[in-house]
This record gives sequence, C-alpha cells and structure tokens, in this order.
Amino acid sequence: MLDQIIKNRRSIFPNQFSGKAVSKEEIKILLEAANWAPTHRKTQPWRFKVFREDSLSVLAEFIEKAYTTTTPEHQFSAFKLKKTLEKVTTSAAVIVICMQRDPKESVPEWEEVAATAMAVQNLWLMTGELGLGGYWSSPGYRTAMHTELKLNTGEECLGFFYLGAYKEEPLAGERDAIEDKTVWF
Ligand SMILES: Cc1cc2nc3c(=O)[nH]c(=O)nc-3n(C[C@H](O)[C@H](O)[C@H](O)COP(=O)(O)O)c2cc1C
Repeated sequence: MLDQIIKNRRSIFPNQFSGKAVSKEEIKILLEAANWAPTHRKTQPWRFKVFREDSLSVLAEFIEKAYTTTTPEHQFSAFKLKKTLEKVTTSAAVIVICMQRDPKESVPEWEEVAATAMAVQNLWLMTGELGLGGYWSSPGYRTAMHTELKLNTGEECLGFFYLGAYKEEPLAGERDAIEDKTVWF
C-alpha cells in the first residue's frame, strides 16, 4: 500500500549500510522514478550527478576541497572532515542533487527547488522498493563545488543523497499529528 511505503521511508545513514554494491541498473530505476516528479511549466529542473565505485574517491576529493575552502579556520574540524569522507567511501553510491534554474525564469526559483525535492522524494520512496536506503545531506559546502561538478549556469547543488543497502531494519519514524498542522475552513 502506498500509505505504508510512505510511512516506512526512513533516512538511512552510511553507518547503517551493509557494504553491498548497488548496480547501475538499480540507480537508473531510482533516477527514472525521480524523473516523474511534477513540475510547473514542465521545466524539469532536477539534475543528478552519480558517483559510484571508483568515482566515489573523486567525490571525496571534491568534498574535502569544498569543506576546507568554505570552513573558517576556527570552525575547521579534521574529525568532522574525516567522518564526512567516510560517509562517501562507505556508501554504494552518492547522488548529487542539483537544480537547474530555467534560463527563461518562467517560474519562481522556489518552485524549481520544490520540484527537485519532489523528484528526490520519488527516488527516496523507490529505494525502499529495491531494498536500499539513503538520506539527503545538505551541508553548507554543497555550494562550493560548482567547478568540480561541472555545473551549468543557473545550476545549483542542493545536497547529496547517500545510497546503500542496509544491515538492519530502521526504527519506525515519528511525526507530530497532522491535526496540529492543519486548519480546516
Ligand atoms: C531537504 C532536506 C535536507 C536534509 N539535510 C540533512 C542533513 O544535512 N543532515 C541530516 O542528518 N539529515 C538531513 N535530512 C534528513 C532529515 O534529517 C530526515 O529526513 C529527518 O530526520 C526525518 O527522518 P526520516 O527521513 O527518517 O523520516 C534532510 C532532509 C531533507 C528533506
């Protein structure tokens, strides 16, 4: 049931990954699901950069550079950097989430971000179908990888989807009641 698929979706973090490989075909299934997100004026702003196998170490280099150049000296943490790089290398793949602004700016930017987030939700729901898991990470340094990721004009990195197969079933999620977030007129 769709209701259960939605409620069972969880953020699965790299320390929960089993180390099992994820095939290119499986990643294509996730991306195909993402591609069916709704999009105002069909701008289809979602863009993905897939790193897997040997290219994960390339992404780790990009992240190290971005973290080092964007973090003020007094905030720099070698420990945090090490942990971040470990997340990359323990993932089966990392899908970099990008948003391509429509050159004609035919819709407001927030709608492009919203459509990209809906694409990520599709992808995220589909991971469950394949017995995979992952989560969306949105660190500050995501904006400092423009050149390395070969982003186009108007293309922005919104974060990283860390992907892998997981060892144990995640704990059930929690949400405050929808009644507290709804006003009926
Ligand atoms: C746009 C977006 C950005 C997120 N960024 C982060 C992040 O930087 N670090 C993190 O630990 N989780 C991040 N998350 C995952 C949330 O922490 C997670 O969805 C939330 O805790 C609810 O857990 P659940 O996904 O298991 O339901 C992000 C989620 C979204 C939708």
